[in-house]
Amino acid sequence: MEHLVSSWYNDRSLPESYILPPEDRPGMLSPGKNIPVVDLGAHDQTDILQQILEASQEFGMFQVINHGVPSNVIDEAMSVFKEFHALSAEDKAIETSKDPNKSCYVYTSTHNYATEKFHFWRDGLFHHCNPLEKYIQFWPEKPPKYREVVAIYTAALRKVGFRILEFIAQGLGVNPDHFSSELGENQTLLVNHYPPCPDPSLTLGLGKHRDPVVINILLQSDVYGLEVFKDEEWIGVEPIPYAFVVTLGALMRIISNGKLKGAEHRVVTNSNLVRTTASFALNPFNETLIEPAKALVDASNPALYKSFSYKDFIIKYRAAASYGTAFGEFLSGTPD
Ligand SMILES: O=C(O)CCC(=O)C(=O)O
Ligand SMILES: [Fe+2]
Repeated sequence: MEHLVSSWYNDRSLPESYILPPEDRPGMLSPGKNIPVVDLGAHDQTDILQQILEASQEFGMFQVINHGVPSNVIDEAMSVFKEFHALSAEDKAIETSKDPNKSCYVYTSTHNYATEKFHFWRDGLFHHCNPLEKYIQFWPEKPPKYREVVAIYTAALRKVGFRILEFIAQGLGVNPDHFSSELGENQTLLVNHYPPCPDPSLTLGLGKHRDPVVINILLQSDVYGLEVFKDEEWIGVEPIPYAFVVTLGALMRIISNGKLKGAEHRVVTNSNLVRTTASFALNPFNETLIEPAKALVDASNPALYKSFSYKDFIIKYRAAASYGTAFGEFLSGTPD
């Protein structure tokens, strides 16, 4: 808690523990490249499905526009997210300590702060979202509109998430409802905050990683920072007003039996602007079994991954992530 970047960054140069080895620092981007933008408001559903499938196969990441979430809902959410991160460290601690089971908390860098070799220039507010009546009582009450605004925002994002998952399920050739029960019903929100950084060339807001989720719907602010790794090159994800960045998570690789992969991505910092983003993730419940969809497995297509619970996956993900500089290359093979 006392480590939150936002509590001390103003008076300091970049501490040594944030200085990454040269090979992990921000570098050249692949010129002129960008990730696909899918118009969810288009009439031709087959065309939308095709675009989502291709973007998922090629990049594991795409932006969506005309997704149906009103711009005022997005604006209000972004403003309470910013207001929360502008609170004092003491207020942040009070506002996130309402649940003894810690379904709501703040942290900095990664979940492995105590053991990681290097830190990242990011604070995060995390909480569960579904079922709302179970979790909303543990959400912050400062700023005063946080609960009301974020309840509306997360309900809208849940719809967008399931609509995209339905397209992906159809594209894969599995039941369109494949993700709509346990696999996506554990929804969480992670509000990232990257204060201005004294030396963006030496550090990152978040190291290269795949999200430990099924799918992530990110509200990027108007400040650049997100980059995706494809064909050994980094591609910048240009902020588009009111768009969401959809990222396939690491679990998609298992569920699709290797047909789709989670996108590897990272976040760069900048020296004069605050950047606030919000990752709304659709996850399985702790005890849910993650395994290749049955419809994708037969005698000529054997299961490439064993089944295991989401809880086991998270334990392994975090253990793997405490080695190396970033979150590691987790899930290039079967977790054992
Ligand atoms: O802040 C961003 O642009 C991306 C954040 C991210 O990668 C994450 O929350 O997993
Ligand atoms: Fe991520």
